[in-house]
Amino acid sequence: MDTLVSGYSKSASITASAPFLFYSNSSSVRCKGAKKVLERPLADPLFTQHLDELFTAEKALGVENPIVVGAIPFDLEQPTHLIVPEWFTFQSVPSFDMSLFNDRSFKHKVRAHQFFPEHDAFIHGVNQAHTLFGDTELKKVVLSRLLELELDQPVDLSRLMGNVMAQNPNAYHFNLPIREGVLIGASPELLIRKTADKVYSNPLAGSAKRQCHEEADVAAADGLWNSTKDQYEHRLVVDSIRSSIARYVGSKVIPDTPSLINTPTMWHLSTQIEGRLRDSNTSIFELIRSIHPTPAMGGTPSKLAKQVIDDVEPHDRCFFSGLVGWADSQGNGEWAIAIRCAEVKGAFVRLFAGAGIVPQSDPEMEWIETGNKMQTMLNAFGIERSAL
Ligand SMILES: C=C(O[C@H]1C=CC=C(C(=O)O)[C@@H]1O)C(=O)O
Repeated sequence: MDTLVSGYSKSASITASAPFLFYSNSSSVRCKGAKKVLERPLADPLFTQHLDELFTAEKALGVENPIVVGAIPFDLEQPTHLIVPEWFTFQSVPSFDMSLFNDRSFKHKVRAHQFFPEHDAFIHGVNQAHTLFGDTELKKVVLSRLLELELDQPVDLSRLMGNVMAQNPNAYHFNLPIREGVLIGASPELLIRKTADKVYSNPLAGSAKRQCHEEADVAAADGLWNSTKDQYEHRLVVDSIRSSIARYVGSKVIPDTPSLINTPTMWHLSTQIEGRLRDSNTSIFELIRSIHPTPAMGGTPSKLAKQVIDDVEPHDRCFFSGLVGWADSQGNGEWAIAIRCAEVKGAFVRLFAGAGIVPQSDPEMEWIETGNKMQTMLNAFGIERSAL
């Protein structure tokens, strides 16, 4: 069924009162309503002034430590969507058992679907990157694709979020009302968390699909660990973060070799980075400005990779591969990378997945890898892969 999903931008407004939710292993934020929305690029020199004005106004109303929640786009020149909530609660860890929300009866049929780009254009993009590896300084670029779906019925967002959480208990879960839809996901990747003078980052790069049978699954993990291509892809990300945080961080711990982590659908190479800020007043937004996008979402060197993405990808990523999270008026916060997520508007859905392309990448394998990454959200919707 290769029909154009035509009604995407026209779907009904269903989420005006949807909550903002962000659950991780270290913070749990629930918000309702939006007193104000800050829609300014992080790259705008006036961003900090506008944010400070919002916090000052909230403090004048008696909120001791106000917060903003929301999303920062992949491209820091594009506007953020940061909400000053009407109401919020904050806990260190979610106080409920996520597994209780698993809902196997939650299923959707696909009426129409379309990939952007389609298979051949994606392969062509990877081949273009290969040419640039030879002709320019480009070492790595993350190329992505979108899947647009029209489902048989409007999506029940609470049931979807329940499945997202229950099926991916160790992820960064988010539900963000955005324009007339929501951005919902279970990201495995932390860009940055800051608490007083401590900062953490957990970049992922290098992937293999999980297998049903244990022996095959262990072999997939071993294969990833021993892959020079994936180790290289990963090292570029860690090197970039190391140099971006150098001016802010005094002591730090960055393991020499990555570890393996898994989600229910994927294995990844992962590095846990910890550091202590020289100045604990450094705002998390300043750190984001210097780190994001890492080569796990952009590439190396960063500016050239961004140019290649703009030239090759037919779609605007907007918040996909950007960030979702929260920040308080003391400069603390936690921001996960907006991957393994979907934009939902009624019965219309957009999924996103990217893959790091390096000289050793095989174009067909990268197409398959991006499809495997979409499986996290397809499972949450109860959509059979055979439907596509
Ligand atoms: C861009 C995505 O994954 C990133 C995170 C982990 C592994 C990646 C990789 O192996 O290419 C990607 O850098 C995505 O899931 O859409």
